[in-house]
Order: sequence, then structure tokens, then C-alpha cells
Amino acid sequence: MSQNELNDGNEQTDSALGGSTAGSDGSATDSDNSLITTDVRTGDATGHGGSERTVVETRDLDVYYGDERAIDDVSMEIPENHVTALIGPSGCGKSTFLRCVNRMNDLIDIARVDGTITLRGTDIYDERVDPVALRRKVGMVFQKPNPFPKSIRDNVAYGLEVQGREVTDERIEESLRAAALWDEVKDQLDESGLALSGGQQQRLCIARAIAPDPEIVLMDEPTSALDPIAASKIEDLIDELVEDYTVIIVTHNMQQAARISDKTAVFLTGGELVEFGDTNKIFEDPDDDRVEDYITGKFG
Ligand SMILES: Nc1ncnc2c1ncn2[C@@H]1O[C@H](COP(=O)(O)OP(=O)(O)OP(=O)(O)O)[C@@H](O)[C@H]1O
Repeated sequence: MSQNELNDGNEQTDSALGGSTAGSDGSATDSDNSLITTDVRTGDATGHGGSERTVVETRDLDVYYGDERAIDDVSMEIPENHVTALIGPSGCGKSTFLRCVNRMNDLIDIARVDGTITLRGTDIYDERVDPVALRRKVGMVFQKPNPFPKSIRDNVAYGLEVQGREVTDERIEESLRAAALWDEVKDQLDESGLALSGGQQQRLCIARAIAPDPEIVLMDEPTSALDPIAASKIEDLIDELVEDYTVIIVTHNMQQAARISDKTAVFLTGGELVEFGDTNKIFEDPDDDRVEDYITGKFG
């Protein structure tokens, strides 16, 4: 991870949820369902259908940190209700790409984004787009489980409150159920989230991320700090989440990408998107020799 200018803990999560570090006063209202506070169309919102309808599209995307280019001219269409995996060697820009989709890179002073990223047709870097509203639609889960030092209930409630949503027992239960955690914690909702195992903590973080009912869940190596059993539970969970959400996941684990994703994007050094397509095709018969070399472990 190269997130040296972001705090690796709760402040980062707070921002990803639209909290204070992002400049939010939590005043977004429940009825504010658009990204933009003016009357610009937010695109077709006919809901999830498992189709290949594009939900996020990048066009000629470049990202720079100062003079260093981290993403190089990336154009990509990410389908809704599918899992898209971003793979590639360390430093090739996977996390940078992910952080563009909910504008977490706004928090890095030297980061600059050129080109466009649209969410259902709306340019998310349009000056009229409210990053808090964007982050309600685009939730994020980090590599290291990072629940707040609060009760399990309050962790999930935070995901609702920070987006100005009503906190109800039903919504808390729904979020914990959707994160496959309810049965394990329903009798200890007032106990600290930090008392859970690593895998449970990560599912709690997923519950917190999906509490505001986003459309997209970004996951940055969500299982790399977990043991294989806990990781496998998260993989099963991702399989379920994609019924309701679009998942974009960064992973270093090639088998994991092959197991859980429908589409795979292969980035290589310099932030070039070398190949993007159906996961089976990428893993079994990639067009680009460099993808084959990377996947078969010749480099990276
Ligand atoms: N906050 C930052 N400030 C300056 N440079 C950065 C910052 N974050 C990332 N970079 C640089 O941008 C490039 C891409 O980094 P990024 O973290 O997006 O890659 P990655 O593919 O996610 O890497 P890893 O797999 O190791 O997490 C790297 O050269 C990195 O050093």
C-alpha cells in the first residue's frame, strides 16, 4: 500500500464514509439521493439487474502525484452488479485507481486527476458534485480491519449518521445481516467492535460501509490481513454482496481474483491498464503476453 499521505486508520475511514476529514458536517439528508446539488441528471437509476450495464466509466484517466504519473490514460467500463478485480504488481496504481472512484485522492494535496470518471453518466469530478453524496453511493473497505473503538451497534450507526441517515434497529440488523455478521453478534451489539476477531472486524467494516446503502463497494485488499478461513468468509460475502452492489476489489491474490471476480483489470508498472475483460479470458487466454507473464509469476 502506498497511502503515505493518508492516515491508515479511522480518519481515513471517516473520510471514506463522508466524515469530517472530507469536510462534511454530516448534513447530507436522507432525501438527497443525487451526487450533485444542482439539477444535473444523475443518469439512469433503474436499479440492479445483473446486466452488463456500465455503472462507472473512466475515459483517458491520468492521475499524477506531483510530476509522477500513477495512472496512465486508462479507459474502462465497470459493469453493475459484478465483481471487478484490479490486479498488477506493487506500485502499478491499483489503489490510486480505486481511490479515484470515491474521490479519496482529493485528500492528497499533490494528487491531480485528468480525464473523466462518470458514475451512471455523471462526471464525479464535476465541481457541482458533493463528495459526501458521492461517498454515500461509493462505500469503501480497507486492507486492515479498522472498526472504531465503539460498540458494534455504534460502528454501523456511524455509517448511517455520517450520511445523515436515520439510525434504526432495523437498518443496523439489515446491514449486519448483509455483512454475514448478524448471527455472530446479535447478542453483543453493545460490546466493542474491537473485541471481535480480525475477520469479524472486517465484516463489521463492510456492514458500516454498506449501511448507507451505496451502489458501489470499493475494497482495497480486504482479506490480505486475515487468516485463510476469515478470508474465505469475506470471499463468500462478496459473492452475496454483488447481488445488490457493484464491487471493485484490489487484490494481490491471483487465485482470489480468479475465484471471485467476473471482470479483471490488469495494471502494469507506470499505471498502464494492459488488459481488461472477462476474468476467465484474462486468466486462461490473455491477449497480451505481459499479462500472461504476470499471471504465471514471471514478474511482479
Ligand atoms: N500519497 C501518495 N503520494 C505520492 N505518491 C503516491 C501516493 N500514493 C501512491 N503514490 C505512488 O503512486 C504509484 C501507485 O501507487 P498505488 O498505491 O496506487 O499502487 P498499488 O498498485 O496500489 O500498489 P500496492 O499493490 O503496493 O498497494 C506508486 O509509485 C506510489 O509510490
